[in-house]
Amino acid sequence: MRKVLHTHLQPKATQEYEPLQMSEAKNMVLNILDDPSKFLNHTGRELKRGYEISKRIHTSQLNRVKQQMQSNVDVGPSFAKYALENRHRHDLTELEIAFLAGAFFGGGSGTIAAAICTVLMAAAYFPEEQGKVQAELDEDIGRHKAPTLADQESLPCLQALISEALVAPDGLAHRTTKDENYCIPAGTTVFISHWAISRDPEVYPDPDEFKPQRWINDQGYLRDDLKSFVFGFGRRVCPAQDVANRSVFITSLLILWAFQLTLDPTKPLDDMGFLNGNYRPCSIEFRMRISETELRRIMEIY
Ligand code: HEM
Repeated sequence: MRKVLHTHLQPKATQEYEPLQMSEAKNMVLNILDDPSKFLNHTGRELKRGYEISKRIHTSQLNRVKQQMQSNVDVGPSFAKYALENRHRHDLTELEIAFLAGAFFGGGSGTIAAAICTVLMAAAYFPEEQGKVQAELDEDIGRHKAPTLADQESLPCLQALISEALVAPDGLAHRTTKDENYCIPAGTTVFISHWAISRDPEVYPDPDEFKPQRWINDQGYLRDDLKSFVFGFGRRVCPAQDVANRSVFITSLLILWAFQLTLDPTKPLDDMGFLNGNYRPCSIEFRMRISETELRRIMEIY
């Protein structure tokens, strides 16, 4: 199998790219995060540059996997390896594989990091709501063992806090491929405003108030008639919403179980920061709810 693979691993599209050092790739990404407008502006020249940067990052990372495979290094479970091994079955070029694998990073790193930070910012900004989550944690889990994803159903307050905290700006633009509902002709670019939907007072009363309780019914369970649109909807809904939800939940869960979060009042707060491309919108102090020795002991056997 590997021998056959080696003959496939001579792509024209990727030969020109040496594996990027991690530090170099990291600097490129940090550079974009520091000033997202560099990446987001829409002139053809800038888009081309953005494409070239992405191509270089993704292709060099794919080349790293290829080199490891060629040297018989065990790369472990790897989407890139799977895609390389099965590229003919799926009719994929190497460049397509590079961008597909890169989409996991592009789609998954910034979004999930921003979502987690937003939840933590909301918990710090609304100490009463943070207190409800921690009271629920103390009652259901206690402080002598760490919670896991299996506890998700018994922790509606945290899920409610997350659903209330996560808001999306406008979704991605879509284009109709055929006439829709007799009034939207094929080829129309349609913008659906997640923001406007999440501000509909008939569905979300007092939409500008932070009210996690709106997601919980009278019996104390999460409502199943109220939906969040943060992942979009329809055919192009975020394909990773389950993994993203779990990542945000488990990370917020462990942090709020172990730490008391407070906003540093000496630092500026920009609560719309993530929507405006400010990736450092506030500064949070973490105080331990459990002694460090106990926390280390618990996490060692987690
Ligand atoms: C909290 C985290 C995330 C949020 C809020 C989020 C949100 C979204 C939204 C709003 C869309 C556009 C849906 C539409 O067009 O209507 C989308 C699409 C997409 N997301 Fe996510 N996402 C998250 C995490 C991820 C992760 C972890 C991955 C990959 C590992 C990912 C991969 C994608 C991809 C590939 C698409 C394009 C789907 C398509 O066009 O068919 N996302 N996401």
